[in-house]
This record gives sequence, C-alpha cells and structure tokens, in this order.
Amino acid sequence: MTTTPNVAVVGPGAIGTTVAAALHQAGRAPRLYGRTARAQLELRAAADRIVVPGPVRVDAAQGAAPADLVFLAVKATQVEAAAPWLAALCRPDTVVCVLQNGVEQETVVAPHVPHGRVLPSIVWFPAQTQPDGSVWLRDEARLTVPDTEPGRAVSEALSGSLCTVEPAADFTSLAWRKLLQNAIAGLMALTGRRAGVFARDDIAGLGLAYLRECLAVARAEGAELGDELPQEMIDAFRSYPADMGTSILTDREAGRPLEWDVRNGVVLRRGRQHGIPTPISELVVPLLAATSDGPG
Ligand SMILES: NC(=O)C1=CN([C@@H]2O[C@H](COP(=O)(O)OP(=O)(O)OC[C@H]3O[C@@H](n4cnc5c(N)ncnc54)[C@H](OP(=O)(O)O)[C@@H]3O)[C@@H](O)[C@H]2O)C=CC1
Ligand SMILES: CC(C)(CO)C(=O)C(=O)O
Repeated sequence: MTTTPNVAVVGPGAIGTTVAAALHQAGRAPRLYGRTARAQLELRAAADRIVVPGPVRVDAAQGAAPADLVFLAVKATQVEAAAPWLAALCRPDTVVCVLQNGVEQETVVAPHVPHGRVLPSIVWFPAQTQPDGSVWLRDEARLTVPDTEPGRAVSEALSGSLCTVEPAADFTSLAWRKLLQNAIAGLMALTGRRAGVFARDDIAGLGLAYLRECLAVARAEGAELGDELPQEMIDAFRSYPADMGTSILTDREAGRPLEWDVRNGVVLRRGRQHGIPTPISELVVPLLAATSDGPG
C-alpha cells in the first residue's frame, strides 16, 4: 500500500460517519459512497464537531475509481445491495475493512468482493444518527482488527485520529466477546426499550442466562472467555445511561430489517453444529426474525 492510501467509505451512517470523520481528521480525504445523497457528513464527539466534505455519491452505475482501502459500514442486511460499490472500488490489493457487528463478516462480505482482501473488525463504540442527520459519538471511538498486514494498514490510515485501532493476536476471542454484547442487546430490540430496561431484575436474569448460553457456544468456537464475563456484561449494561440505545433497536424503531441473524441467529446455528443446547436462543431468535421480517 502507498504511504497515502486512497480511502473510501461505503455506508456513511452512524459508524461510517465516525470513521469518515476520523479519516478526514487524519488527512485521508475519504471518498464517500452511500444510499442517501448528502453534501457533507457531520460528527459530534464530546465538544467537537467534525464536518467531512462530501459529496456522498449514490449512483453506483456511474462507477468509482479503485481504492487501496475500503471501509464497509452498511448493515449486514445491506451488503448485497452495496455490492456494486465493492465491485467498482476493489482491485486485487484492495483491503475491505468491514465495520459491522458479528463474527461472520468474512463469510457475509467475501462473496461480494471479487478482487481484494476482506478484513473483519470489531466496532466497540456506540454512535447514533440524530434527527438533523449528524452523528452523535457516545464514547471513545475504538476498533480492534486482526494483527495482520491488512490490519496494520487500517491502523496506519487512522493513526493520529479520534479512532483508536488495536491489533489483536487473538481476534476470535474478542469478536465473540463483542458478539455476546450484541446478543443481549437483542433484548432491547424485543422489548423496544433502551439500556434502562436492564434495571429490571427479570430482564437482567434473562440476560444473564442468555449470556451463559452464548458463552458456551463462543468457547466451542475457540473463544477464550472467562466464567465471570456474563455477570460483568450484565453489570455493564446496568451501568449504562438509561437512554443508551443499540443499532438493532434503532433499526426496529425505524421499521428497518434487523441484523438478527448475524447477532443472535449465529449462536443458535453454531450451537446446533456443536450439539450445545440453546433454549433461550430457540425463543429469542424466531421472535427477532419475525419482528424483522414478518409476515403480518
Ligand atoms: N451504531 C452503532 O452504535 C454500532 C453499530 N455497529 C454495527 O455497524 C454496522 C453499521 O451500523 P450503523 O452505522 O449503525 O448503521 P446505519 O444504518 O447508521 O448506517 C448504514 C449506512 O449504510 C447506508 N446504506 C444502505 N444501503 C446502502 C447501499 N446499498 N449502498 C451504500 N450505502 C448504503 C445507509 O444509508 P441510509 O442513510 O440511506 O440509510 C447508512 O448511511 C452494523 O453492522 C452495526 O451492527 C457496531 C457497533 C456500534
Ligand atoms: C452499542 C453497541 C456498541 C453495543 O450494543 C453496538 O454494537 C450496537 O449498537 O450495535
């Protein structure tokens, strides 16, 4: 990769805008490709307001020059629709860094990247799109990437920016740790409530049992995670601001398809493969799937 990589962001929503702002701050001048045309993007992070010059281009039929590094920040349910951008932007040495939840990013995205290398990442921070279209970054921006050459390219591109990038030797364990967090956030989408709902003892108890089930599957998948994690995670959810949301709840509130399969379905599917009973997933997954996809 050249020292000044040519960088593109596909899907400039809550996470894409945060990373685009970080790239802009680092002097990378990201090109922006989305679904909704915009003249510019705006990130609000603590007292800072960062404006990323656009435009956001929306017509993939017009093509796009290849990029060295592509950040893909569409939802997992939107990858297929974004595939024409990937076809235009990728050449064999392009790195596509997937900014999504889930432990199946390579499986989901690789079929749509005819050329180039797919790099999974873990997005740890919450960001919310505001009614005026700006994005509110609610915590320090932080990514984890595998400690590989493409991972280091991502780290370099974001160095000196508001977004910290941590290379991990044991990426699998961290990715499953984040998956557990996403799995119980599914209870927020089902109840239609924000983090405050975990103050209820019954929801905290259900969340704890669900996390223990997810932990058993994560370990069978090779994640090294301790017995204390479920309780720690419930305590963390109970300590969040009561109005803290999650992207799957934002999607439910907007009537959009939910990422139920990559965030919750995966535990059920992988549990079955390993012969691990997942009674809570048996209930939660169809409820999320039906909430997302109907019919009715
Ligand atoms: N938000 C958060 O706090 C966190 C989210 N994540 C994960 O990050 C990923 C992205 O989530 P998030 O940023 O919240 O999602 P958003 O819905 O905010 O952003 C998705 C963006 O992709 C755009 N888009 C949709 N279809 C296409 C297309 N065909 N071509 C190009 N762009 C398209 C959307 O456009 P439009 O504006 O028209 O909808 C939107 O700008 C998800 O996997 C999520 O689970 C992970 C950690 C935290
Ligand atoms: C907020 C966070 C980090 C945890 O639920 C998230 O991953 C999401 O909103 O999708």
